[in-house]
Amino acid sequence: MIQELSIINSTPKIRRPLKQGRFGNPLLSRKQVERCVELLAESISNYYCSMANGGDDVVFLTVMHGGKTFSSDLAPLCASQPAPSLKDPGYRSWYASYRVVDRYIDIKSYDGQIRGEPVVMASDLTRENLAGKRVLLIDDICETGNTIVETIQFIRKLCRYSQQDIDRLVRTVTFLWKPECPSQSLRPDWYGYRTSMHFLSGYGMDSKDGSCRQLPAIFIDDNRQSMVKKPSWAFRFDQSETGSPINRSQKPR
Ligand SMILES: O=P(O)(O)OC[C@H]1O[C@H](OP(=O)(O)OP(=O)(O)O)[C@H](O)[C@@H]1O
Ligand code: HPA
Repeated sequence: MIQELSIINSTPKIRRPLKQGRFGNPLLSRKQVERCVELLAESISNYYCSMANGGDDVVFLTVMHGGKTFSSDLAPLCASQPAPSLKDPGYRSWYASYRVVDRYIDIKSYDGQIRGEPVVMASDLTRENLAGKRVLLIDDICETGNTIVETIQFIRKLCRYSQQDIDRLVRTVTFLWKPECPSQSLRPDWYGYRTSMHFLSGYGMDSKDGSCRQLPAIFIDDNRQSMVKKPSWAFRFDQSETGSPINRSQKPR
């Protein structure tokens, strides 16, 4: 206890500002990231609260290592979301009407900026802990979508799911989405921001030299001017529960 206090007291108060150029140009501040995660959490929670079997577990499946930072911000907010509206007389039954269960899958698709085939390195998923449960796949960024598609394939094989099972049970959220990627195979159900085709780092995303993953904000790694398109916070493409949630084969508009 005393030791803890002494650690707190000795924490230096000086905060060095992030210098432009050192990590690339700043793209999204910590404040923007935090606000966006809050909005995503609200939308995701509303969605799972509105499910007919709202009391079920929802497996928050983090795609490691990139998705770790976003997931650890998102999951506690989702688990503690209040009702969609506190004026709603039924809000007590909506509150925490689903339970978040943490699982992970470690998939590697990139070596620095060189794109390769996604390979599953490790996972704590088993048929027993996954079959029949709703799954929210969480990752930092969707570029080609191959990582997410590979994860979905992994789930499909493990649980012997049909496409209808996948459509019913699996949803995806990435903090960033690059809709302009020419070889894109998927768009996430939810995303925080759309970005253009620049290599980004920070907030879980690895940089060329592997030094920026832990940064709390997002940077452009290639030092060129980039743009963040008008934010589409907490956007879902299709709210229907039974219909196909994602048009996985089509390129986004
Ligand atoms: O949509 P895609 O084109 O598949 O790209 C997105 C994936 O690429 C990165 O992972 P990476 O393979 O670099 O591994 P990491 O998560 O360990 O950084 C990122 O974290 C996503 O998982
Ligand atoms: O822009 C990116 N940055 C880091 N990792 C990535 N994986 C796909 N795109 C990116």
